[in-house]
Amino acid sequence: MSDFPPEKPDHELEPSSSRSAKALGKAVARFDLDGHDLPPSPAPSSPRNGKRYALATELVYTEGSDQYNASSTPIYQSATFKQTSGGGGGEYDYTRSGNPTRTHLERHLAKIMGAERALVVSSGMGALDVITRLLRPGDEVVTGDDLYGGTNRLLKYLATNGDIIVHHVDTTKPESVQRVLGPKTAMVLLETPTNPLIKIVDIPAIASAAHEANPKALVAVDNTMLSPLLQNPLELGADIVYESGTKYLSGHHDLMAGVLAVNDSAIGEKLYFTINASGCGLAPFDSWLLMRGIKTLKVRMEQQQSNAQRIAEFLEAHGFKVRYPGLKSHPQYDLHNSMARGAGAVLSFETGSIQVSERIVEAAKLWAISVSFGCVNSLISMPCRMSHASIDAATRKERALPEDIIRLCVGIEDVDDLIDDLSRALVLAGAVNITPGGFHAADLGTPPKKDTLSNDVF
Ligand SMILES: N[C@@H](CCSC[C@H](N)C(=O)O)C(=O)O
Repeated sequence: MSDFPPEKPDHELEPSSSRSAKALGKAVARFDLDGHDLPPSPAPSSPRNGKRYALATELVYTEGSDQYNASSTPIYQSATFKQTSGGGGGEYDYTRSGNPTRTHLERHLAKIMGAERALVVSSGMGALDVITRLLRPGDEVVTGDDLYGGTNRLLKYLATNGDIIVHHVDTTKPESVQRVLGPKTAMVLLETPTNPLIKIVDIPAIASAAHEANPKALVAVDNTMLSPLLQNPLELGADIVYESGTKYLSGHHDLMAGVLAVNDSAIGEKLYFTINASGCGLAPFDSWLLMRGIKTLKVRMEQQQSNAQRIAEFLEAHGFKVRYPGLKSHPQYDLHNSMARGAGAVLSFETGSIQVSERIVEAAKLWAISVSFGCVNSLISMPCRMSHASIDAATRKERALPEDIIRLCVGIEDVDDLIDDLSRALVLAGAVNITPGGFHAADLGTPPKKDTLSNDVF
């Protein structure tokens, strides 16, 4: 994995806001236990001397801490910060506006995302909400016909209540996107891979078409499925990248968080304005937890990805229709690899029967029936019943979202245990025919028909 964002001097990674990280990593006033002044501690000198390390190193390497040089930047669990003058003006005044633990996390994220500025909020949907507040009545948004249910729900709300025109098109086809782009296009919202059909979207092609149609259009990419370890949408032409920090970045399903990153400081200021004005900035404890999770992103993701590859190959070898960009049979394998450094650990497959899919999900033991992904433990779900249930049945049908689709979010367990458990569930559910040589996906009488496929990509 080569792959780190282009080199940037440290000072360029610093957030541009006045609520920036200046308080961290610079000389800090100190007091002894009786409150007497001590000489200020020196600013930690940077041992990197302009060197950019590999991402595995940058994930764990941090500069700038508190006055004690704590290895883990502390949780500043304080709502307010005392000021030294009646006029205020201190680096921090109120945690809604800024908090040192949050700033430390944001600087770290900006560094690993190759962004000028990163911001953190209370959930992935909170991040998308902040982005969509850049829209004005009458603006047009272009997005996919396969996308996370929560994203669809927020866009539907804005279309119904905010006078925003939303075009859902097949974003795997740049020509379909091209047809709806125009001078009123204010935003293009993309997922790649899409959730849950794992279709790949050509970020550079769509970003350049969007910017050509309207140079002010903003291209925002949800990078949750791959994380900065595997894909950098800002390098591929996106203006904004957002992620659910609840997933791979944190990795343990013990917090909710949303991350935004940009290279244009004016956009960063607008996003920060909304975060401060609406009060959705990430709390200090959650900022600390997310920071801790990020340090193990590479080891977790690599194990999850290699397990996912084995499981995808296992299912495909037994006759299931598997959607995973690590499989050569994925029709957009090359496109995916032109943008990403790995296939991630989310895959989906179909059985041909809703009832059989339900039985598989319920028979699995190691695989928890749960929404979300990116956690160290493996999850199984039927998106139409869970993560995408907020998309009404008629719309799901119109968009050819197979009701029997099962989504697997692969964890770090022993892969043979995961395969054994899945095999047992497939057999118990009657999803396979047992033969002397093993088993093969049963013909359940409803093979995917051409007109029920999401598009001709699959
Ligand atoms: N009840 C929730 C479901 C959240 S799904 C979380 C996620 N991003 C995923 O794809 O699993 C809701 O309706 O929002």
